Amino acid sequence: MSSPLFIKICGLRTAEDVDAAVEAGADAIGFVFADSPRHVDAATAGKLAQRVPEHVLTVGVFRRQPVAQVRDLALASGVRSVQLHGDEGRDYYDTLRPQGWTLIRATSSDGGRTPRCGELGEDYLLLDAPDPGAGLPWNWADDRFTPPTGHWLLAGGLTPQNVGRAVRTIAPWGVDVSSGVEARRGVKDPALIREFIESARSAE
Ligand SMILES: O=C(O)c1ccccc1NCC(=O)[C@H](O)[C@H](O)COP(=O)(O)O
Repeated sequence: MSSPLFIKICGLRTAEDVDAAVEAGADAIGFVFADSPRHVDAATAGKLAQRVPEHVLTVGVFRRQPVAQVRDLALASGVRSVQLHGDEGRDYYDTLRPQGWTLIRATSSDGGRTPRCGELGEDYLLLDAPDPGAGLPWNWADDRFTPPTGHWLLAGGLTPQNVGRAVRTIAPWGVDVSSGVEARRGVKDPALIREFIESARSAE
């Protein structure tokens, strides 16, 4: 039997949104520490993370930030996972690994060569559009795209309307969404969070 779909809701900034994601059955929630309209500081993320039960993974999201800054922000906020959107190399992952965080490597896919999960020492691979958090899909439905095996998440332009098709078509291990559950850029809509999770689960 295959494992249940892993669902991550990213870019949360308020207690209401965190509670909506947790109550609707999210497996992970993301706090963006990168330059973004969804940016939160470590103190805010730390307070929000305290609302999250143990079984839900709290993820700090970074892009092209020095490894010392990643370590400091992750430690200060208490997240249990680090998601890296830059072109960090294996040494970067090796530096973070001893902290015990679940390491997520986010990279874009052009529908051609598929990156392999674990290639750089990451725990999970996230295949995203080239501009993360922009709500734009990529051509994951292209015949040339061979989904990776293992713990990999599909991201990029997912919505409550298209996530079911994505899950049925390429059977990712997990899905990740940000823009598709927002009322406007950077502002989440709890009703859309619930709708996304319901649609994804009903496609499993
Ligand atoms: O959300 C951002 O603004 C962001 C900025 C810089 C690096 C990563 C960012 N988000 C990462 C995510 O995990 C998003 O959920 C993922 O890229 C999917 O985004 P979307 O297409 O908006 O659903």
